[in-house]
Amino acid sequence: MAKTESESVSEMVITLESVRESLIRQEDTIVFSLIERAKYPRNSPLYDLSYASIPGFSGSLFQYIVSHSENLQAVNVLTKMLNDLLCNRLGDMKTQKNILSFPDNIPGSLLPPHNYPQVLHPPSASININSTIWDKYVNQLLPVLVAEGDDGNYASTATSDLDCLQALSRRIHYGKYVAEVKFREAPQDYEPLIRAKDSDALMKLLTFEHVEEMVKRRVEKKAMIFGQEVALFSNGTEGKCKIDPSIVSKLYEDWVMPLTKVVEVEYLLRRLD
Ligand SMILES: C=C(O[C@@H]1C=C(C(=O)O)C=C[C@H]1O)C(=O)O
Repeated sequence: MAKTESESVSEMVITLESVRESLIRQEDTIVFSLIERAKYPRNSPLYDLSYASIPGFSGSLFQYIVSHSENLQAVNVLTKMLNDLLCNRLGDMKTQKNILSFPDNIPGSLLPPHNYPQVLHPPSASININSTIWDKYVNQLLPVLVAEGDDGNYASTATSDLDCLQALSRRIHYGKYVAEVKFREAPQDYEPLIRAKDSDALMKLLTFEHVEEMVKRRVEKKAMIFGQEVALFSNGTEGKCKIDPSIVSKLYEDWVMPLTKVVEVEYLLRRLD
């Protein structure tokens, strides 16, 4: 017999383990996107507010390209959703997860709202720290990740930057799911701290240092393995790494994990609203 909507919703179980598995899988995307970005030099004019003067737009060339690419992707996402609807395949969380990560400039959906399984607490929808991610990416990560220089390849560089930013943003905002499962596993521990609005205590409660240590070591190893030059015949480059693996581990230590936890705390503070 076919399941009713509410039956399938109540069967949707997310666990800390499944959420952590997703974070591990997302590491691959992040590491690969960083390796791709490192093919190009810094190309600073791209981020320079005074470099491009685009009629009707105030911002850098990168901001301009990003806002336009995301609008284009939004159209692609809508087309995909429409196809899914026509094939009656909507209803799992996949489509929701594929929605863009930098939604500030995206036009509203053209489709009527679909009855998705509700995993997150609705007030969390407003949590968005993309401007912080953007700033740290351009001003802190790029200077250490890529070589100084300008090869004029601005469009490819911007596309690559956008891939990195979307992957990082998705991972960091995934903190909402992490927080939700942690809350569901121990509401008795979280509720008093949420009511007291005690951000520091919440941060302490949701932090697992041994997990963070493993994350750092794993992403460093992935950067080393994924970034290795592979040659069929010995030519002196095999084994050479396209990016410094320690930069990836530092990136995670200094801001990917701290920002994920900021999202977790922000989410929990709204969890009883
Ligand atoms: C994501 C989690 O919450 C925290 C954040 C982590 C991260 O960003 O990777 C790792 C461990 C925790 O301190 C988790 O517990 O898995």
